[in-house]
Amino acid sequence: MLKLGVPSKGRLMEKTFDWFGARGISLRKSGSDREYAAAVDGFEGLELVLLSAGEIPRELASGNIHLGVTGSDLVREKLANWDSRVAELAPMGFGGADLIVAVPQAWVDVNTLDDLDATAAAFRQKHGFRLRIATKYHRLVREFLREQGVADYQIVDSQGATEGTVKNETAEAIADITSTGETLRANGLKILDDGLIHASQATLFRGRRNDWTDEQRKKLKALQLVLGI
Ligand SMILES: Nc1ncnc2c1ncn2[C@@H]1O[C@H](COP(=O)(O)OP(=O)(O)OP(=O)(O)O)[C@@H](O)[C@H]1O
Ligand SMILES: O=P(O)(O)OC[C@H]1O[C@H](OP(=O)(O)OP(=O)(O)O)[C@H](O)[C@@H]1O
Repeated sequence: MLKLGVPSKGRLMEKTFDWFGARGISLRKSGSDREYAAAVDGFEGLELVLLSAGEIPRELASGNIHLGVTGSDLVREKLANWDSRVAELAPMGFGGADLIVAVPQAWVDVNTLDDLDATAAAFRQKHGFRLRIATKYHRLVREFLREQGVADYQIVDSQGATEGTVKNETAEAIADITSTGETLRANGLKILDDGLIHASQATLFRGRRNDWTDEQRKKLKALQLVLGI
């Protein structure tokens, strides 16, 4: 058996079902609307497991599932050295969203990461604490800002409604996912010109553990043939 993890609700689940369906493999929920039971038709030996999108990276790395669909942002955020633990099999062309750094629109002189770095240094001098960036993407934000030479900040954890933290004065800047940009605009924020951390999309991954049986390796090859990837 090959276990395939798919997000258990919302846009990602439906579009994943459509993507497989268009390639001749039917994935569906098998129980009531609220039950997380699932079934596969059109490919022998594939088992569907419905999971939270955020948990799929860890389940792939631990070997509990062999294949998984989730946002490329979540794999990079949840797994240190992600590409040694999972491999990308196919970008799926939906679930697109950008992880970006944004600051208040009112900061008219701050448009780049260099500007942010200068502002952060001045902020610390003036306030005696580091400029706060609210995000749930701790790993990706830290790595990005280190590479870009921005140092004088602190991360404050925000697991949702992140764009509201600036108005609420619990942060000065944010790093979050955006697709239409509506939420940023509505909260008086603007994206830095060079503030794109990662352009994410739903992606089919496989775990890289080396304890797969020959049977499972063969199954994966056959599946890739059917899917054309
Ligand atoms: N506005 C958006 N438009 C498109 N994709 C988005 C948007 N917001 C988040 N995403 C993407 O959707 C994925 C997250 O999906 P979802 O919200 O189901 O995860 P989650 O909140 O971790 O789920 P759960 O609450 O079940 O753990 C991420 O890969 C993210 O990039
Ligand atoms: O650019 P937009 O189209 O406005 O979309 C961006 C919003 O969508 C996501 O939130 P989600 O609905 O996943 O809720 P969250 O606050 O729990 O992350 C993201 O965190 C932004 O808040």
